Amino acid sequence: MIDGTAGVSGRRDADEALLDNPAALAEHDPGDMLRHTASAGAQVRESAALAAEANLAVLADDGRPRAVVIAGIGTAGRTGDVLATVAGPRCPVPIIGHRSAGVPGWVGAADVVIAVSASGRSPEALGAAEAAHRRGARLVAVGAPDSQLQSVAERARAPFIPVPRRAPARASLWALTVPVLLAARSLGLVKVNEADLAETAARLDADADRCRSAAESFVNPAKSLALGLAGSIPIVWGSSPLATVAARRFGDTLSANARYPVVTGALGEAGRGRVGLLDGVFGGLAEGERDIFADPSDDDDGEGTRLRLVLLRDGGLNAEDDTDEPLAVEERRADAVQTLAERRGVRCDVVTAEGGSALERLASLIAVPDFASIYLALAHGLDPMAVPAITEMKELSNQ
Ligand SMILES: O=P(O)(O)OC[C@H]1O[C@@H](O)[C@@H](O)[C@@H](O)[C@@H]1O
Repeated sequence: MIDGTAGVSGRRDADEALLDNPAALAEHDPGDMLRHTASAGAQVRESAALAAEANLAVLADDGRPRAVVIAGIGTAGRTGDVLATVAGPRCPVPIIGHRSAGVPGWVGAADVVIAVSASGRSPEALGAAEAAHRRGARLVAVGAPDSQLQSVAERARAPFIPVPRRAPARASLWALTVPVLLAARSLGLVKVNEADLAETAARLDADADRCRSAAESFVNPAKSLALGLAGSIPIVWGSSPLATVAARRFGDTLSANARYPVVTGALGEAGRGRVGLLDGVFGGLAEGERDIFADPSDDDDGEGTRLRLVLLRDGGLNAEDDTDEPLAVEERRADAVQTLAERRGVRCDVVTAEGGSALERLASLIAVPDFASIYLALAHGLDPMAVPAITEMKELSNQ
């Protein structure tokens, strides 16, 4: 173990054996991130029940809004991306994520603002809720009970969904997402039904079981994904808009939990630009020099750093109409990038979506990578929960 300059302990080389030692895993995970992550299915059920108690029906009183703004930062902000992809390209109303304090200048009485904050105190969500109230926009707030956000919502007489706090916010993605979806359902913008929620929760439970710490690497998809990524620069591309939301989420968790630099995005866009990374110094050029018989652990000077591609494939449900790219195009592109990686010797992991609804498919692309980011942190001896750099950044910038 070595100490970084800020006193953070860890090891540069991943300790593979540690992943198959449940006692050591628990010891390196004092905040219980594995358990929080395994609660994803329970979060869906709990948040659905809490949202049912809030009076979301009032949102529909003034009819369909002109636009919906999802205001929040970090994981809270990601809920807006989830809503946009679940609503799909035929959603009649624009869904806009807003990640800085306040609301866009055009927001007014015709619009709905959903302010989201796990702690209920991010300046971004609070600023947005206050601005929405001032401008007469309909407001919904989602966040910790008895928080500043709840006070703002009460002052505005706006529905508030109290989501119990699980530190850190990134372990609450599902708890925060479900109320956002149900608020949008009250507005007639998404068709998420009770069966979709139940099946999504069941899928998250089943994936948590496959990824549990007692399941060894060779049968545990999250541990094997983590070990494949160890020591690499991950590139995570999504084959469809839905898969791209999952790719960006993996970027969040790989950075925050495992402290890995990561490139994420949509394969469609990457194919016109970033796919060139596969030819570069960390891609084909590094692989060309690789001695296939060498022990990978000899690479301790960082010179052998290589890309590792993670392809999240949707295989989709999209209706064949002019609002969506045809599924066949997405599939051909995903096959093509796998061939490209293979030709250059760049290793590639593929996670394929499963499930009948958009929400369940998204869950199936998020669950295993969420666990993988934690196992990767643990293999490096890093506490996946505590991120001193985020705290230090907040202190230095006085936020
Ligand atoms: O959801 P809230 O509490 O507003 O936090 C929003 C974001 O704040 C940042 O400082 C980090 O902690 C993120 O992990 C978090 O998602």
